[in-house]
Amino acid sequence: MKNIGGGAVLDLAGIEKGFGGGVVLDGIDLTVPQGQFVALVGPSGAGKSTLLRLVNGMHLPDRGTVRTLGADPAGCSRRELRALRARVGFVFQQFGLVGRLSALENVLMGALATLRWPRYGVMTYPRALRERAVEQLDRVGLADKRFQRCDTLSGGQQQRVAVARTLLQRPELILADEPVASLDPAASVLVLDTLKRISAEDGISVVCSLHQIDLALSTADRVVALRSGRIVLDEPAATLPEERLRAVYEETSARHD
Ligand SMILES: Nc1ncnc2c1ncn2[C@@H]1O[C@H](COP(=O)(O)OP(=O)(O)OP(=O)(O)O)[C@@H](O)[C@H]1O
Repeated sequence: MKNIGGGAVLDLAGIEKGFGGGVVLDGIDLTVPQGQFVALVGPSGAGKSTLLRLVNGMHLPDRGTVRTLGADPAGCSRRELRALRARVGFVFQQFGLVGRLSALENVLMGALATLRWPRYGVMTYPRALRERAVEQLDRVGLADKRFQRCDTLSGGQQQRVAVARTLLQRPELILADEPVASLDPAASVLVLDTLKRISAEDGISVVCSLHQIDLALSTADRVVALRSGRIVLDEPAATLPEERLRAVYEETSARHD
């Protein structure tokens, strides 16, 4: 599968999605070019996670089309969908690591889909892969922690291990669903700075849902705000006044008062 999107890694057009009669996404048009870091913001329930899940085919739209790296998840066979997902990294709020395994082994698990049989223990992985896994840990600043069990690492370190695991996949697009929601401010900045640096170095687009307005403005190239399933703001972060972004949240809470 080649990227036939002409520079756009992601193209959503006229997307509508609901669950059990309730509308969650209501006419989403969004194009993301290669290498762009997009912060997806908006109040709880606005549809951010649903949008991210549509991108890699975890959900399918009721109406409209999704093109992810040139492929339409709705038209993919199971094999094609697996191949597409291998090109799209996903970073979750809860890290998704195996706590009793080392950082290195968790990173290596990012390559399991490409191996013919399951592996148990770092030394059962091919040497070249092990070296590449250490390189990814180095990129997130954790090479010295590679033999440490993940459940003994801090939350921020665990999330950076999860980023390294995603990088082992050599993703062309990274989706991050509230990756810093459970981290303290300093760890949040470090995780987002790491993602931003890697996005810039490798030309990987990142779409990252966030609740922290300051972090969205300081990290992203572009901020897209959702409210009630619609895009209500889509602007370069560099020129977006903080009050305009804050208003997206305030208008929602005012409507609920
Ligand atoms: N699988 C599902 N089945 C039914 N309803 C769902 C499902 N997934 C999401 N929803 C509903 O869709 C709406 C939007 O949820 P979503 O998780 O996309 O919002 P969000 O903007 O990511 O919120 P948050 O910031 O709290 O994570 C919510 O009302 C949620 O209950």
